[in-house]
Formats: sequence, structure tokens, C-alpha cells
Amino acid sequence: MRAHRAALGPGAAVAATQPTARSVAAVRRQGVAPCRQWTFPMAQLAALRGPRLPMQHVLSPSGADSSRGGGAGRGRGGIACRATLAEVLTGVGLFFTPGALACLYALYLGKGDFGDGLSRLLTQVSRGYFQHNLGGDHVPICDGKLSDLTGDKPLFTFLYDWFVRQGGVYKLEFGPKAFLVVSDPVVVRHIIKENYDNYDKGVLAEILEPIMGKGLIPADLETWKPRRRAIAPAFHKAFLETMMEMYGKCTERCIQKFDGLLSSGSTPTVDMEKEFLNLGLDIIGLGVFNVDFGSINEESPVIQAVYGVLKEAEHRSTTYFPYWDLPLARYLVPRQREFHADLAVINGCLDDLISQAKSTRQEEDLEHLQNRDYSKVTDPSLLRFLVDLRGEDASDMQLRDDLMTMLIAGHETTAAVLTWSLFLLSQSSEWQQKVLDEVDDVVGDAVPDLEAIKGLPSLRAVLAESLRLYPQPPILIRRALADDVLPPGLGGHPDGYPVGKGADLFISSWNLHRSPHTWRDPHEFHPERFSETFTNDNFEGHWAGFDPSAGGNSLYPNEASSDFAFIPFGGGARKCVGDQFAFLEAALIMAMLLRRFRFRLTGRPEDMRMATGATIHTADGLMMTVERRTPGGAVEAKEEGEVVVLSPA
Ligand code: HEM
Repeated sequence: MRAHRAALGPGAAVAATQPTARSVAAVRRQGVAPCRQWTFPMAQLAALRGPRLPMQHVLSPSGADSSRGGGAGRGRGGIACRATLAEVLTGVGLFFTPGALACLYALYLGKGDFGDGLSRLLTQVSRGYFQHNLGGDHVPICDGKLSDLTGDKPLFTFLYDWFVRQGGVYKLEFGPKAFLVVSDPVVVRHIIKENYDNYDKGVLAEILEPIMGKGLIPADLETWKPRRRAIAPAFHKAFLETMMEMYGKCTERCIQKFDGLLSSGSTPTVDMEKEFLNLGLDIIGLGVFNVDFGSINEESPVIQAVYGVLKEAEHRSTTYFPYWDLPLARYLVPRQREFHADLAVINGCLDDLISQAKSTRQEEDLEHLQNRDYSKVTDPSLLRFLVDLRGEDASDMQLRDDLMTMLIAGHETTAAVLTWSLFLLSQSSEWQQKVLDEVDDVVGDAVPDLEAIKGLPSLRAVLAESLRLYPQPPILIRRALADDVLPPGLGGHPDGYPVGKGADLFISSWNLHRSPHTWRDPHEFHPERFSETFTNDNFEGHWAGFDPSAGGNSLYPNEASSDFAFIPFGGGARKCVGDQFAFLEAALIMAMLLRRFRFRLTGRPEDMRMATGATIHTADGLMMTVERRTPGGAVEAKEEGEVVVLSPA
């Protein structure tokens, strides 16, 4: 955010309207009238953030005129030496006046806030030049303020306010960029399932490319198809069962750590968000490469590098101006230097692991790999599977990209689900009691297996409710590969919303999951909702409603049971490949920790604040006291109001 302010703040804005000596010279050389100079920085912005456009569009809204205007005559050789002082002053005045006027106009548009005003000015000027067809003439438009991006409230909460006012499809304009924000299940179903191959990851792929390359999440469709075919079968039943044993071992380490803290007789305070991140990192390291990061108890350089890269991915996804693409930024900006150093550490580590795995490759058919006796397999990791799979000769680079993708995708997301689940559960003695009764009955002191997790419906409903209220990530990103027409959704324009090739879309899972049209009491913590049906006749048959029996054998309520009103792991062809891996992991960790410890929030729940990046995390950690729990004991009933759920308001 800070970088964003620096790049687009008042200083930059003034620079944008007052050209540098070099740009003036360039304009003179081209014979372009100086008064058209204001368009230049916008061209840069648009080119950096969106698809490039022909330069004549940028230089002059009125086309060829600009190259023939008064500037051409003034700019042709020798003017400076023949000019009188008055002419020079007039020239300077002519040159700066538009800039000054633009500044004043920006201040007026922003009602005194220059940044907001500049953003609006850029929006007004760029409409029709840089924006793709985004919803046609009848789409509701929201004018984003820069202060929304830089303020304390996460961006996705603003998207909710607008959704409530404007409906399930609206256009959000920020400076020269515009997005279509989608919060309606019928429209979401169209984008991610029915017409999924008309969309790629757009802006997200641009941001993640330096980190994940062409890994499965950002990959273009052509790269994605064969990789998805190779990777999805790796998450088979025997693999997941073996992973659960590994989750148990990692969770035991966490339990031992808490036991150690409790042995002094005091009541320790622990940041549970951090503990979940460490636990998640150990698990993903073992699952993906069979490498034990041991991060619960120590910090290795690789772990530090992973955290550094994660932070940078987050920084980039929340920074408006991609300054890291500027020439030399990677050498001159300290955080970019650190990022590239971190990336080199991880890539070095991954390259070693890949070359080791390839040097011991034992090619096998898919069926054989899936039916191995996993009790005898020393390396059950995804890397081993992908290297040994017959017919899969992915390059080292592709393997590296896929592994890096899974390392990043599978770590923070699960930690975030655990963090918000514990936050919610710690406020409800009723749900704690339900969950603990199940855990004591079904699991006891054992490490739960797949069947045991199936026997914990209350715990699974709590995890799902946490994913509904705090979806990870809160926004999914898409870009249209060809023209399309989105369906109207609830209350939308009957003709639907046309989108042009290159149009950027935000699918707001946050809005979808808290929509008053698809959920009863959408901002309240009610895990029991997932065992009840819900319909809304206003959709006139276009939305099937929520039906718990429509989810098949899924461990969690999903896009099928909710007809795309609940997409905790996405949906359609690009649905998360690690959904079962992650859901089982979260359920197992919760069951084992809750069985042994009692966690209490140290502060007031209403003081918790969200921070956003790739996932929603807490602004100040999840600080909790840890006490030993006597298994089988009742949860002390206390006077409780509604569970505090952090909401858009
Ligand atoms: C609770 C934890 C997790 C959540 C909430 C989650 C959520 C998601 C979501 C919503 C998507 C769809 C993104 C989109 O459509 O743009 C996705 C995709 C993906 N996730 Fe997860 N994920 C989790 C854990 C994992 C794990 C553990 C792994 C790997 C070990 C993983 C790997 C992936 C990959 C590779 C994709 C891209 C799939 C594709 O495009 O084919 N995720 N995840």
C-alpha cells in the first residue's frame, strides 16, 4: 500500500501533469502539441496494468489531429533561439496551464482529496479508450476511490457495499482501469463452469508469473490442460490416507510444543495464526516434496525465503501500481532485491529436489502408482508421483512452477481456515460442546483417519461456515479470452451483460457467501445452515437453492449443493486440486488440538481486524491463552451473545 501511495500519490500526480524535460523534448520531436501531454502518464499506467493499445489512441482522443495541431508548427526547429521573453512566458504558461487546471479539476472531482480526484479524472478520460466492453451500456457503474484501496478497510468489503446497492453484476472503475464485479451465483456458474474455457487468470497470472511461472493456478489454458490431467490423479485416496498420518505427526509436534509451554504451570498466550502457518508449512513441505521444514520449532533459510515470497505475492496483489516491472526496480528497490534473493533460495532448493527425484525416477503407470502399498513407500510426495508417472515428461521448469504453486496455494489458505474457525468457535460454547462431544466419541486420543473425519459432521460444518464467512481467497480473478454475454442473474438487465475480449472480472466469493439473496442471516455464524435447504423464488428457477443432499459424497458443502452460491474451493474445471488434502488437514488438526487444549481469545472479538492479501488474515494475530483440557469434560457454559463475525459494515 505504501508503494501504491508513493506511486500514485500527490507527488506522482503532479509529475504526471507536469512533463519532464525529456518528455517535452520527445513531444517536440514528434511535433505533438504540448497541451496534449497529460495523456502520456496514463498510457504508461494502462500499458503497465492492462493490455496495450495503439499509440494514436493514447496521444490523442481525436486521432490524427494531434500530430497536425498547432504544436507541429511551434515544434519545428529553431523556435527557442528566435523566441522573445514574452513568447517563452506564453509558451510556459500554455504548457503549465492545462496541468494546473487538471490538478484543480482533480481536486474538485475528489472533493478535496487529490488522489481520489486524479483517479476519477483518469477514469473519465480513459472511458472508451482503455476499457474493454464491460457489461454494455446498462451495467451499473461504481466509481472506486483511491482512498478505498489505501484505507484500513480491505477492498473486498467495499465490493460488498456496492453489491448491496448495485446488484450481482456491476462495473467498478478505478483510475484508468475497470473491472466487472460478479456476486451472483447464476453468473458465477456461467463463468467458472459453463463457459470456463473462455476465461483465464488475467491480472492474477500477471502478478504471480514471477513466482509461480506457468504453475497450475496462473497457467494459461493451453499449459493448464495437460498439467491438470497429470496433477489431479496424484491426490488419490491412498495418498490422502498416507497424508493424514503425516498430518498427525506434525500436529503431535505442535501438541508437544504447547505441553512444553504449559509444563511451567503458567497459562501461555500463543499467536495461533502463526502456529497454524508453521504447521501448514511443515505439512505442505512433506506432502509436496517430502521435505521436513521443521518450522514449528525452528526457522530455516528456506522457510524465511518462503515467507518472504508469500509476503511479496501479497504485496503485489494489493498494490495498484506495478512498480516492480520498471527497469532496474529489482536492483534498486530493497524489497524487490530481497524478493529476488528469496526466490533464488527457493528455486535452488526446488531445482535440487527435482534433479534428485529425476535421477531416481522409476517410471510407472498411473494405476500402479495409485495402488502402491503406501506403508512401504518411503517418499509418498507429489513430486515423486509426478516424476514417476509414465508418459509425463514435464520440463524441470514446469515441475518447479507446479510445485511452487502448490507450496504457496496449499499453505496459507489452510492456515487461514484454521485461524478463522478457531476464532469463531472460541466464541460459541454451544458449538464447542457439539464438536468436542463428537471428537471425544469418534476420535479419542487417536490420530483421526478418513472414516473418523466423516464421523465429525459438526466439526466439518464449523470449517465450512468459517470458509463461508472468510473465503480464501475472497476474490477470484478472470479475464475474457473472447467476447461473451453474462446472464442477468437476480434482478439484472434482461439482455444480460456483454463482455469484450480482454475484460477483467472479479468474482467476489465474499459477496457470494454473504449474499442476503442466498443465505438466511448471512453475516451470522450458524453452521447448522448446511443441514437445511434454502431457496429463493426471486431467481425464477435460475438458481436451484441450497440442498445438502445435492453435494454427493463431498466432505463439505460445495458448489453442487449450493448451485454456486458457496464456492470455498472454486468450482468447474479450475476447482482447487487440493480441496480434500486441505479439508482433511484442517479437520484433523482441529480435532487433535481441541481434544487436548482449551483456547480462549485474549482480547475482545470485536477488536479483531482483518488484513487482506492472497487470503484474509488477521491484522494483529490470533492471540489466545492455551490451557489443558480434560477429555470428556463439559465446556463451561457462559453468558453469550451472538458470535462476533467481522462484517463489511
Ligand atoms: C483450505 C485450503 C484451500 C483453499 C480454501 C483453496 C482454495 C482454492 C480456490 C478457491 C481455488 C480456485 C481458484 C480460481 O478459480 O481462481 C483453488 C485453486 C487451486 N488450489 Fe487450492 N485451496 C486450498 C488448498 C490447496 C492445497 C492444499 C493445494 C495443493 C496442495 C491447492 C492447490 C490449488 C491449485 C493447484 C489450484 C489451481 C487449480 C487449477 O487451476 O486447475 N489448494 N484453491
